[in-house]
Formats: sequence, structure tokens, C-alpha cells
Amino acid sequence: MSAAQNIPTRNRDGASAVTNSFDPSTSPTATFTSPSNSFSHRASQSSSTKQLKPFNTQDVKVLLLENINVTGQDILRQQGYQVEALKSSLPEDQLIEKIKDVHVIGIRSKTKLTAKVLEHAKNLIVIGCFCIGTNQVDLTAAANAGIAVFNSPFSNSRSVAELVISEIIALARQLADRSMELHKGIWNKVSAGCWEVRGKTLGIVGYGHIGNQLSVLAEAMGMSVIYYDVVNLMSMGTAKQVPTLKALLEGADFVTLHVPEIPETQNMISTEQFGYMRKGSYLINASRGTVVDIPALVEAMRSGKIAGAAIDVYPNEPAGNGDYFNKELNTWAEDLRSLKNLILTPHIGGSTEEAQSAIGVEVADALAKYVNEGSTVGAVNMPEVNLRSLTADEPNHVRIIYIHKNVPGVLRRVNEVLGEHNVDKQMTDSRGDVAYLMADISNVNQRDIASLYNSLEDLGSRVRTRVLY
Ligand SMILES: NC(=O)c1ccc[n+]([C@@H]2O[C@H](COP(=O)([O-])OP(=O)(O)OC[C@H]3O[C@@H](n4cnc5c(N)ncnc54)[C@H](O)[C@@H]3O)[C@@H](O)[C@H]2O)c1
Ligand SMILES: O=C(O)[C@H](O)COP(=O)(O)O
Repeated sequence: MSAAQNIPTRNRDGASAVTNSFDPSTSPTATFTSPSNSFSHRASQSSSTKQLKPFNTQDVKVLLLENINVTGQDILRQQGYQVEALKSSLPEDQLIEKIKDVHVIGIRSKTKLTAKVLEHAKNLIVIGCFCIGTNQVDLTAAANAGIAVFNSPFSNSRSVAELVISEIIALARQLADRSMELHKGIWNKVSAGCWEVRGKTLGIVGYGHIGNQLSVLAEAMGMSVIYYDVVNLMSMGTAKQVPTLKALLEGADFVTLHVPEIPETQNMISTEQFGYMRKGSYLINASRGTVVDIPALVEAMRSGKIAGAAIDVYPNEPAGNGDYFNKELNTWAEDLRSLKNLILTPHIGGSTEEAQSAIGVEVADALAKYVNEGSTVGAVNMPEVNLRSLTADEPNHVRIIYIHKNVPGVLRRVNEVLGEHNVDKQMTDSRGDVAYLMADISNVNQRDIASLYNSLEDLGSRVRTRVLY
């Protein structure tokens, strides 16, 4: 990343702070203007307990994609940020153009923030995934560029669990087929191959937030629950952990997948695994599309081994509503569409009013706290670092955020720079190759800020420097 980025920093007089402000080659006066106006922004706060906002918040540009809930949009607008909200995702070329300009981006599961896209995101300081999954973001590339990533770890878990419960019964009773037939005017009253779920065994692969909820709901319907997870976990109710995926597949009437998209879960359910499943059993995938080998599923359903399936997620998903789900996107799409007792849903596991509004609040709050105060609590790719908010009765304080390479000797050099001031509080932590330092220093005047900033930027270990307040 070049130093000449338009990243907002605090301007003492509250004037526009996005002026190539961190380029050491530009005059510091362009950034840190008019000492006589120092702290006028702060002085305007009426209550000494009121939290301060750094820099000119209306300079912060936010791009929200994929129809992010109005609760999240409102929180970001109330901060004074410039918010542009689009209904769908963007193709890579358009995303690269748009991302060049923004400081904050909010996405859901479809927008791919790859290393290539992030290379163009010169002003970006933070990414909000308004969903659970973060597999769509190159988390390491983001951390190495000093971009924090936040998500909402469990706000839609219950919604997914409830969808899966509905699908277990729908598959057992061939509900989707009966409904489609009657839509076409065909009366087809059958009981062959239709079952109660009471007394059947549900096998949960991945016993995390969603798997847990599901376990409780399934037992309440009289099902037995077994689960497989790579870590040893406490069982809910009378559920039993099994030692291998094979044991789970052999023991379950219904198999439901709730693992993240990682290399180990790629095609986790393929021909060999369908071979282990009980004849006439069912498969549900509401995790990620890459977890199931779809041609193998088609084969297993055509052979009668699998009596039904519900699929909510796909290896390639259309960018937005109304787009086609067919051969142009996925070679096997027509095969899926031709199968009986196969429920196809357009990635709606987390799509409820409750989940979306809770996610909107949770992620937007985390973004604002990061932009305004530098707090990384809840970040998925950075160490979690926080200091209490500065208040109006702490005049002439500056908060330094220094994201740097995790190499020996950096803290000594940073503290040599900060040491000329009173360091009131400081916290630092590292995660992988990246470390995050937060320090509040007092008795700082206008000229000191420019010099502090430039000295930190000049250290070879620097990933990103921010000066707040
Ligand atoms: N369809 C949707 O709309 C929707 C909504 C929310 C989440 N999701 C997906 O569901 C996934 C699970 O969500 P969650 O909140 O329960 O996640 P979670 O992190 O709480 O739980 C995932 C569990 O999977 C386990 N796991 C990881 N790798 C495994 C492996 N190889 N074998 C077995 N277990 C493994 C983990 O140990 C963990 O317990 C998310 O990663 C997301 O991709 C989809
Ligand atoms: O990761 C998630 O939370 C789910 O897959 C939901 O994604 P969505 O917000 O894009 O529907």
C-alpha cells in the first residue's frame, strides 16, 4: 500500500480530513490545519461523558452491497458517513472500480473480496460481512493490507436451524413434490415412501452454533441426534458425538451439513460418502455449496440410494435476485432441476426479518467502533485490541493505531516515537504476521501529530497508521 491514501484521520479543526492526509511528501499543514482551532471539534461536545467522534465522519465513504438491512444502513448514516447501498453484488470489474474510493465496505456471502480486488482498495480500512461466513474474503490478504474484517457469528443461526427442521419434515413427506403436482392440477395422494420423523436419527456434521440449535429442536420432535465434529464438544440434550464422518453417515436417516467452507470441507460429501449413507436416507446442505459434490448427489438420487435432498447453497450463485440458475452458471443445474423430492432454495437459510435486522445492528456497530475508535473486538482476521473510549474531559489526547508486521523490535521503535509524549494507555497484540497497537497519548499539539504520524509511517514495519481524535 502506498502512503498516499485518502484515509480519514482526525483533523483538529474538524475540517475535511481526506486530503491525501497521510502522504509524508505533502505539507503537514494540508492535514493538520489551524492550531488556533485545535480541539474545536471536541469543545463542541456538551457533556463530558459523551463519546467523541474522530475526524470528520462525513468524509467516511461506505459501500454496502447485497441488500444489507436498513438497520445497518441507518446506524452508519447516523454516524454521518456517506453511505451508498446497492441491492445486489457486483461483478469483479465493477467491484474493483467502486472499491478504489471507499473506506468501508459491507457485503454478504456473494461478494468475493479476493487479494486481486483488495489490491485496488487503497482507502479501505474495514470490511463488514453482514452474515456468518467469511470465506468470500481473503482474510490474510486483508490483514496484510491492514484491513480489519468483522462478521456476525450467530445472528442467523436460529433461522438456519428452523429452515432445516422444516426441510426434514418436508423431505420425509415429499411435500415439495405434492405441492408442485397440485399446482399443476394433479391430485396424487400417496403414503408410500412418506414417513414420520419421530424416532428417526438426525446426523449433524459440524456441531457449532447452527448444529447446536438444530440438535435441541430435533430432539423436541422425538428424533435421536448424533453429530460429528473435528473438535470435542458438549452435547445438547441426549445427542451423541460419533468419532468419524463414516460412523455418522452409516448411523443417520437424515444428514445435515453445518461446516465452514475450508479446504478440508471441499467435496466432503462425494461418491464414497454417499456409499456409506443408509439406503433411503436424506441429505440437507445449508452450509456452503462446495461441501457437496453435486454430480455425485445427482447420481446417488437417481440410483435411489438417497430418497431426497434439500440444497440451499451452490458452488456458483447468481449475483442477485432474478438472475438465472441454469447451465450458463452450473453445468449440473438442469440435472438438479429434474430430480424428484429435491428442495432447491436460493440461499435463504439466514434470510429472515429477525436475523437480517440483528445482523445489520451488530455488524454496523462493529464497523463504526472500528472506524471511530479503532477497536478490533470481534474482528476475524486481526488480534482483538481495545481501549476504553476517550471522553471530552480528556483534552489534547490522541489515539494512535499502528498496524504493523509482527517482527522483533517494532514496539521498542514505536515507543521511542511515542515516548516524547505521555502514553496514558497502550495495548498491543499479534495474530499471525500482523500486530495491532493502540495507544492513547496526552498533551499533544497540532505540530506533534504530523511528526508522530510521519515518524510511525517511516518505520519499515508499518502496515497502516491511523491517528484518531
Ligand atoms: N445457508 C445459509 O444461509 C447459512 C447461514 C448461516 C451460516 N451458513 C454456513 O453454515 C456454516 C456453519 O455455521 P455455524 O454458525 O454453525 O458455524 P460454527 O463455526 O459455529 O460451527 C461450525 C462447526 O463445524 C466444525 N467443523 C469445522 N471443520 C469441520 C470438519 N472438517 N468436519 C467436521 N466438523 C467441522 C467446527 O469445529 C464447528 O464446530 C457457516 O460457516 C456458513 O458457511 C449458511
Ligand atoms: O454466511 C451466512 O451467514 C449465510 O450464508 C447467509 O448469507 P447471506 O447473508 O448472503 O444470505
